[in-house]
Amino acid sequence: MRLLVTGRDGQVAASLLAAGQARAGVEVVAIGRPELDLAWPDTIIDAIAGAKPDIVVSAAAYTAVDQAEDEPDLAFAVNATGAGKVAEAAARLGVPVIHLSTDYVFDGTKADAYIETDPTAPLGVYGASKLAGEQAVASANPRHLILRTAWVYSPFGKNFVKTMLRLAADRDEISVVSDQWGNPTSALDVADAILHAATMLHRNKDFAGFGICHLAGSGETNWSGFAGHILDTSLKFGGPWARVGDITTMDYPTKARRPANSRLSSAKFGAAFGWTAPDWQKSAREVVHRLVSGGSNGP
Ligand SMILES: NC(=O)C1=CN([C@@H]2O[C@H](COP(=O)(O)OP(=O)(O)OC[C@H]3O[C@@H](n4cnc5c(N)ncnc54)[C@H](O)[C@@H]3O)[C@@H](O)[C@H]2O)C=CC1
Repeated sequence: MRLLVTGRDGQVAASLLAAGQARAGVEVVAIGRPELDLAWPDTIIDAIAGAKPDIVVSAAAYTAVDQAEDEPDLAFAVNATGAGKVAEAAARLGVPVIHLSTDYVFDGTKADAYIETDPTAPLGVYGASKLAGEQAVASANPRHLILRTAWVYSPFGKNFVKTMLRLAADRDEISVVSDQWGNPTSALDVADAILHAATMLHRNKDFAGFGICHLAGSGETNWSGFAGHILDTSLKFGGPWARVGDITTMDYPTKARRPANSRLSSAKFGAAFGWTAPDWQKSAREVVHRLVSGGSNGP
């Protein structure tokens, strides 16, 4: 099975490239800018056709949540029009597309974890552009699996785990918001789940479960709880540690509003594919260990 992922150095793409190397019968190839630029739709069809994939994973995106408020045209060009073109390229080759989307399609006002049929109501440009992307992907390729994930971290790229470890190296105390709840999700687990689902889609050409699925780490916490776990784990492995102080969203204003509740129920994915993410603490321990013990820091 030849799987093509968009974006080379993104967290999910880098995790898929690493996972593919360890799995027999799976070849993962990545394409990114300049050959494939989601802001330039003309580059997309040929770049994907040239790679001759069995499955396309659409992981590249405009992910700068605050900057998107100032660059709505670019965010929509990449996350909506570009994502739709990627799905169209897969459709032209007669292959499925697995597209990554986000918890930010919701406004966070629900009391429980979000399920796939809950009404969407993005709070900002990034979430709105990703929602438009879901719609573009669905209409361009009927064989689409849209995976909404959240709070992604990994040994690669930029993420919250790396930020906490960097800050702890210089400070005694770090203030972190404690009133936004979600499921920390390791991109290594997302890659494993994608390879698992892709294998099923590839083997079963009549697969009937296309559509939207939520895919996030098991268990929940808030950003402060996540930070505390990262730093306590770091200390255990000889890395930096700092005290974590709780603050509220009001104390830490950002350009784009964030949902207070980002929790996603991944039950549908579990039932469809027989795959459940490990407990978030376990997955975070593995990534923190890799980072503080000088393992792959990625690009
Ligand atoms: N990081 C997170 O916490 C979350 C991410 N997601 C979604 O998951 C997917 C993967 O996220 P990450 O791997 O964390 O993203 P990332 O920010 O680590 O990587 C994004 C990749 O997209 C590429 N890219 C940006 N603009 C591009 C363009 N015009 N043309 C081609 N490539 C372009 C970048 O070069 C980078 O390789 C994205 O679709 C994102 O929206 C969803 C929820 C949470």
